[in-house]
Amino acid sequence: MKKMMNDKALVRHLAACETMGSATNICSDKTGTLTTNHMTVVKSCICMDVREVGNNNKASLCSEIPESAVKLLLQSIFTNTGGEIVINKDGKREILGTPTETALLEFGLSLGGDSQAERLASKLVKVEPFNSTKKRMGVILELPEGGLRAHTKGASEIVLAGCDKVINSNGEVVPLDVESINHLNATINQFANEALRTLCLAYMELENDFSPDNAIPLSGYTCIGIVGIKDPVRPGVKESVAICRSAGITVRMVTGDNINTAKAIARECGILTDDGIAIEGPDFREKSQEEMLALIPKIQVMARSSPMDKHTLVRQLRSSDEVVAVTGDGTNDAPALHEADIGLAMGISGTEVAKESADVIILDDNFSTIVTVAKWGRSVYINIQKFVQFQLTVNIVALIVNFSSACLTGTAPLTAVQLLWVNMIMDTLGALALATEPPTDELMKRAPVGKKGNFISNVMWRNILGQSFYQFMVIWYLQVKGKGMFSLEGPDSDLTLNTIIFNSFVFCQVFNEISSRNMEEINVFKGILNNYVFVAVLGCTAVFQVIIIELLGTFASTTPLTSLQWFVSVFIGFLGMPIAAALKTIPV
Ligand SMILES: Nc1ncnc2c1ncn2[C@@H]1O[C@H](COP(=O)(O)OP(=O)(O)OP(=O)(O)O)[C@@H](O)[C@H]1O
Ligand SMILES: [Ca+2]
Repeated sequence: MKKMMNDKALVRHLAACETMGSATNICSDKTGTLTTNHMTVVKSCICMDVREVGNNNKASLCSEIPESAVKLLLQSIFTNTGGEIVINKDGKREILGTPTETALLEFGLSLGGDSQAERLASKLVKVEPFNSTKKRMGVILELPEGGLRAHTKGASEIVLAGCDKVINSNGEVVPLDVESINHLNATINQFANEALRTLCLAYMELENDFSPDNAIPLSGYTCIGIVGIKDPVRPGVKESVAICRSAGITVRMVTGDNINTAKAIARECGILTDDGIAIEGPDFREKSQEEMLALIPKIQVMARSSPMDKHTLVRQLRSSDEVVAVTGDGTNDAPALHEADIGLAMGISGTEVAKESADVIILDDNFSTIVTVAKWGRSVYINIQKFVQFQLTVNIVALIVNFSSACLTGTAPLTAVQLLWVNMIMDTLGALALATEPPTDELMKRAPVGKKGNFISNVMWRNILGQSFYQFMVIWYLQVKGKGMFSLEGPDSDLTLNTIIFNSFVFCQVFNEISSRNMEEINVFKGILNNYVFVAVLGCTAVFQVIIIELLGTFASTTPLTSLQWFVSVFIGFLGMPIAAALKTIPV
């Protein structure tokens, strides 16, 4: 976990890491995870005119649009907001609030607006804050000249659908005819296709008998304009998505944003491909269970989704035996984060609710860290597999050798103390040696294990059975022919032979430990010298073995061996390595 902290991931449950290794799907939200969440208004369509908002022509925007419209626009921006403009302790102006809000406030300020004055001018009667289900927010103002006015802003298509009038280029309020609707919709799509998030701002004068206890109306508005907000893709996301793809992990985008914005960003990140489907939350919701299951494998982008849509998608994916990771930063992601096999929340931009629901917190908010977590997860999984393969081999051989010879000759060649030592090599030292292998990039080139994968794979069975067979055969051969081979005679011959058998057995394990470093590749020495723990464990095992044989005779029921006997037993162990390598060429 410490090591992962250095890699910018805080793992809240250790098991989560392993789950991430077997993930087959990542459902990512867009804003804040794939994008930087630094938003700026770059385009606007006020009074039906589309304009770029750049540093140089901001002032001109104000002069080009009618004054009445500018007034309404600034009133809307500064009163209908969830953000706040404050002067911090250094005397600098600071804009607080969600990135969408700050982008709008920034835009308002650049138009020469005065937030303080706007706020003081009219009284805020009612506020309905933004939420991801409604995708809009609204306020009601009591105007200085009397009367009530409602302002609303939110997802463009939704707010525009509630407008029946628009301010035209002369600053007059005119009914929204088909032509204007088409123009505005085309503008929304144009902005969205440029990967901009679009917001529509609208207002309406309320009847004097309107009671603030009523909900703010949803329709009857006059459209002031549409703004396009740029939220650049994070650097490195595209590469990370590509790594995921080569690792057999499907990445999907599930966002609350406009479908065209989502598609544009998804294409930029490499999430949306030609054969993938982009769907909107409301369409998805309507589908029957069967339709959903048929559709889901192809969905790469889900736009305008509500928090429940995210949740439904994750649930459906899980029910079709996928291991699903969900990433998110907002409160609206919490249900999905909770439902996922593994939830990853963003540490910097993430809300507390999102972090609470997550298993892993990505401290640097970077999508590529998610890939690192997956890599670590896979590495944990494979290291445990290596360890189990190693351990099963030792156990099988020790059991068969002792059992068969106990049945046939009445005595067991390996004594209790010797078996205890072997056990230590296997458990503690083996775990130390094999579990400390660091993750490699290779891990991300194979398919994920998923839910269906067997823990003991066929590859492992092949290695275990082949290696056990070899070890058993040589030890059996030593038992039967050993005395003749080493010309052992006299009363000590049994003890010497058993010591040779014990020594060979231990060295078989030492060399098998090296072979176990890689279950599939023949070159097991790659990077071995960088893994100090492994080398140290191996060295210590060998040194202790010498001590046990040469010095601890009475305790371990051994006797010192001659150099020839030493050589033969070490060689027998070494022979296990080419055998292991040969086994790896057998396809399974
Ligand atoms: N403060 C706001 N006021 C009004 N409308 C907003 C505000 N913030 C966002 N919106 C609108 O609501 C839409 C969806 O927002 P939502 O919170 O569901 O998604 P998100 O969390 O921002 O995106 P993602 O799910 O990709 O992270 C946005 O596309 C935007 O049009
Ligand atoms: Ca988000």
